[in-house]
Amino acid sequence: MEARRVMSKQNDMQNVNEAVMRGKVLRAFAPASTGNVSLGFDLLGAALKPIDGTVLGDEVDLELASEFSLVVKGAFAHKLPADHDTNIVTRCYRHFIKVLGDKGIVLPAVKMTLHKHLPIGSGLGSSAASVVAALHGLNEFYAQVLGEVPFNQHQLLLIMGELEGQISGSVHYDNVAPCYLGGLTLMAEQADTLALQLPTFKHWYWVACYSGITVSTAAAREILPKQVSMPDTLKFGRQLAVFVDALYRQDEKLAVSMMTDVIAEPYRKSLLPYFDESRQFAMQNGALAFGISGSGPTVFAVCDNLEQAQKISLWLKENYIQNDTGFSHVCQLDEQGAVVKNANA
Ligand SMILES: Nc1ncnc2c1ncn2[C@@H]1O[C@H](COP(=O)(O)OP(=O)(O)O)[C@@H](O)[C@H]1O
Ligand SMILES: N[C@@H](CCOP(=O)(O)O)C(=O)O
Repeated sequence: MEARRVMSKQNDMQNVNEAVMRGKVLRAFAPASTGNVSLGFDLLGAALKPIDGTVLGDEVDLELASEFSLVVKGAFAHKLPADHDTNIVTRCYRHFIKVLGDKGIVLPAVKMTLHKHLPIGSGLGSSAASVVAALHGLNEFYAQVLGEVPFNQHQLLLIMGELEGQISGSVHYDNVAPCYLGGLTLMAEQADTLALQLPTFKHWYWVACYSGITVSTAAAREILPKQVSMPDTLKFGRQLAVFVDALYRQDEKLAVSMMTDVIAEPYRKSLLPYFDESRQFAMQNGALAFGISGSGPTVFAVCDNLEQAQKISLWLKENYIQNDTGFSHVCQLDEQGAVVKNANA
């Protein structure tokens, strides 16, 4: 009897909040991210933000509706399957509602609008950005209906990894974690700690150039050997450990000397026309490091000088880009990660 009274009080509260929420549109933004950062395959990732203010990430709008629907807009909307049931945003919604439904929490439906700004299969964490924007948006939207967030940060990140894994072929957090939390993140993958935020070099510029071709993450994972040699294993472990130590001590020279890829780049670079020439130009023109962003085709160059970063970005625009969907941006790390705002304002 008492429990029923509490439940009905909750329902009354939910009805009041739903009424308040009607007509309100919440917009969630999730930034582009670069996975691996050369030396941390599947374990290290960073969120990126162009310094010129270009929106490099996906946005999801949410508003109350009588039934669920998804609208897809934006520069890369036409590259996604026409059937919205297969869109990862729909899968996020259904999963989110089901987990809460299993706990007896029944929520009103939403209309979601995905603004697909990130190219698919680009190495910029495109599916991760949709997953993070959708799930962070749902969590914050329903917080306004329920009076508290349905999932805490750790629980939500677990769900994000699971959903991203459905698309890329295996669960890896190096896109969803930085995209959600911001900055440079290292995966711990422990029951109570999934990801750790690392110190960074604030004066670094990250040039990110997308060539315009598509590389499927699942396919780029398939071509990797299933075994790693003992020397490469030792080098991988040494590089990652020393890099993290160098970040904490702000030893830039040592950190940079660890930024090479023994796991993926030797195999994946064959998928990327003009990769070697691009690396050569970048390194001869002041880049501290150069590598494949995620599974490619985007490449990144790290510079400690804006002029050099701009020069490398321009050269990549003219020489690495293959078609008119390509782009190149000088970025810094996006320290904020996913954010929501009132889209009515
Ligand atoms: N909202 C979405 N954003 C990106 N990809 C999506 C989305 N919904 C479904 N997909 C599908 O997921 C796959 C993403 O491919 P993947 O190579 O993992 O891209 P990325 O590395 O850019 O995340 C594609 O087959 C794409 O059609
Ligand atoms: N660690 C993953 C990262 C994939 O990133 P994406 O942006 O290409 O999806 C990998 O290297 O496979």
